[in-house]
Amino acid sequence: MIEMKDVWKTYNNGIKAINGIDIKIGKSEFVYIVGPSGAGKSTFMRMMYREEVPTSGTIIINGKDVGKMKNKHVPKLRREIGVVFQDFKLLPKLTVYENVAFALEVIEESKASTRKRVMEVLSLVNLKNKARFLPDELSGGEQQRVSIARAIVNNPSILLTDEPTGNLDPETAWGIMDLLDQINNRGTTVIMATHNKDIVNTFRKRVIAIDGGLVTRDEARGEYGYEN
Ligand SMILES: Nc1ncnc2c1ncn2[C@@H]1O[C@H](COP(=O)(O)OP(=O)(O)OP(=O)(O)O)[C@@H](O)[C@H]1O
Repeated sequence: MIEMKDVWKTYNNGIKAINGIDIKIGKSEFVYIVGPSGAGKSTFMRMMYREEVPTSGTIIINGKDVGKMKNKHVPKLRREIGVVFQDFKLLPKLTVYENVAFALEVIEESKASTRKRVMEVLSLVNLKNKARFLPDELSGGEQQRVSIARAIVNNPSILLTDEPTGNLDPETAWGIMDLLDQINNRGTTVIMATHNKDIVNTFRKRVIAIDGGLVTRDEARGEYGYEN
């Protein structure tokens, strides 16, 4: 469902971030993206949801060439791909409920069905009782759970998470990992760029290592493989 063919990315400042990547990721896989800082992991992820466009090569997501896609088709692509960041990116003046509802792209859906879906995902992330809270009234782990709820509210087939545990203490990070695992078990493909060695070495999944803009390792049940 995700395929990169000979993908290269050079930024306008001349930095060669991705230097010829070929990769396939199947439906319902869980993949860690590991590698040193500046290796190209975020660039690799950003190209999947068309935040960046490859300089050359092809990226196919669910049968569509995202590099060549017209801008008017990008919103539809983004409904198929949920994204979670290290710094949560919640809207500070909206409640937990509103943050999630805001992302729900429903066409002619009734208020009742919006409410049902939002409460469903808040219940999945175990935050139903904090629906009326503002983001700054929540702990970091809770805020990350809201951002995961927001990312999955449209039922995307792919969830991209860029360092989702980067700002969290180790115990909270395990909770987030558990949640991502649950989401994956429901059939969503999860791609997680991470520097969290303990998580990668404990919850064994496919590991794709990126270094210098190239895939240097791709193992079915791999290890983190760096000293951190
Ligand atoms: N918007 C941008 N414009 C120019 N150069 C960029 C941009 N984003 C990233 N780069 C450069 O591209 C290279 C790869 O960066 P990228 O953020 O993809 O790495 P990363 O592996 O995600 O790093 P980290 O683990 O530190 O987040 C780096 O040299 C970085 O400076």
